[in-house]
Amino acid sequence: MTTSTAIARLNAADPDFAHHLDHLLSWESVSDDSVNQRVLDIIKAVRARGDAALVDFTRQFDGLDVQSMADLILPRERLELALTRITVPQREALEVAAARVRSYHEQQKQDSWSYTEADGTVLGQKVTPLDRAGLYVPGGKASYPSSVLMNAIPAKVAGVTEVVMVVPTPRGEINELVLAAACIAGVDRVFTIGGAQAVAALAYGTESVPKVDKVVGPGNIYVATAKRHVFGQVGIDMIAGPSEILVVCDGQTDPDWIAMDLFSQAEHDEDAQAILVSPDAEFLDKVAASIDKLLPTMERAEIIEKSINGRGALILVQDMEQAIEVANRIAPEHLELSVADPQAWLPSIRHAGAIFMGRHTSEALGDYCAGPNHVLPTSGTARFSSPLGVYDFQKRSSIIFCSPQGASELGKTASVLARGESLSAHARSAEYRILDEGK
Ligand SMILES: NC(=O)c1ccc[n+]([C@@H]2O[C@H](COP(=O)([O-])OP(=O)(O)OC[C@H]3O[C@@H](n4cnc5c(N)ncnc54)[C@H](O)[C@@H]3O)[C@@H](O)[C@H]2O)c1
Ligand SMILES: N[C@H](CO)Cc1c[nH]c[nH+]1
Ligand SMILES: [Zn+2]
Repeated sequence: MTTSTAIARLNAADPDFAHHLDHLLSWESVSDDSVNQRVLDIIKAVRARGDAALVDFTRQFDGLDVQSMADLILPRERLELALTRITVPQREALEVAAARVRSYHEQQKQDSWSYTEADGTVLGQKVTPLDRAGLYVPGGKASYPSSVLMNAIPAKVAGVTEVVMVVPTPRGEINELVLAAACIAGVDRVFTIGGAQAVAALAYGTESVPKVDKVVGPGNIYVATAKRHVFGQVGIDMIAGPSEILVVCDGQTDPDWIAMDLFSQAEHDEDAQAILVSPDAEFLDKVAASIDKLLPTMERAEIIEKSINGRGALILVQDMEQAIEVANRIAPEHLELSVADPQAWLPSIRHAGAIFMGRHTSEALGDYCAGPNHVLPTSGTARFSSPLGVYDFQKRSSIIFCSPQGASELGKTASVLARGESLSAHARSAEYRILDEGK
């Protein structure tokens, strides 16, 4: 296969830079009406026809010759069988990764808390795990055992009662590592469905798929659009779409390393985005040469080429301060600070899903086994979203337990405010509890 790279070159000194950058970052298909309409139609069909719609869509989009929903359900024994079918090094790698992801996420666990005021009133928050969580594990263009661990382990650490996983198996190709990962992570139920129909099934429930309280996990445009639409019916974690990497480099890292770091995310999807920002123009040329040299050696060269040519860029900036400014504007899913002293720049980073510090910390380590979650906000949503975590599977209830004295004092304040809102039932309800101080 012949490949050729024509990665975009941007210069922050260009008066039109902001406009060019906006254009680069816009993800055309997000606002594609036809995708949106198709997703709405799929959701409607799943709500109306349940399992029958899931079977039809799975035949249509995943090319599976299935007759009934029974063909799309994997019992726990099938997950256990997968564990025996993978190699020993594969099992060990999954177990090492799972242990590291678990230890990291244990740190995120939040406990209920309370404090007691002088008059005996107790205030606090009760933390409760979700009853049932739905995990979307992508499976269209690649299989993601690592995403099984990243989705399921925080749910289990949080104490979710039932963890339901959906994963498409295009053309019926089942990935044993995905099922083995589900077994290791303790997933309770698995359905081999994907796309918008799987998200709809989790959100609304069908005869076979139980309705969940929250749908989490990354996926392609159909999955991301479906999650937007079902939000409100169920909770969602975030919109985690096509992968992104932004490398900020001072020009001193091996250009082959940087080219491969860019490829590592480009190889996920033609829509993935890989960008390098550097104040060193010669270094950008060297990385462009490395891209040309290394691309033909890649197994997924075709996807990488489309991603790099369509959505990638090499951006020249004046200095490191401007590089950080650009990084904050992009708010990338993954930010590599491939510089001599990453600690010095960390305080200036305001928006990024995950920050990889120094020349040796390749983003790929975070994807698999460093410990932090690899399900991260994409498309600039790191401005307001965080990595998937234990907190996504826990919710909080406020606790108010007034002593008679506390209710009496609070009642006086509440009464004034309630009458100011002309809500006399509120006022009188509070006033009933005001103690008669003469008694
Ligand atoms: N942010 C993260 O943490 C993270 C992790 C892993 C993967 N990813 C991203 O997730 C995405 C995975 O995408 P994928 O496609 O490989 O798998 P996917 O599971 O997200 O999507 C596959 C499904 O899309 C549906 N589909 C495909 N074409 C369709 C069409 N024309 N009409 C309707 N539905 C259609 C099918 O139902 C199919 O089952 C990639 O963009 C990858 O970069 C992100
Ligand atoms: N980079 C992806 C998140 O954007 C996660 C992943 C899984 N496997 C490899 N990579
Ligand atoms: Zn990756």
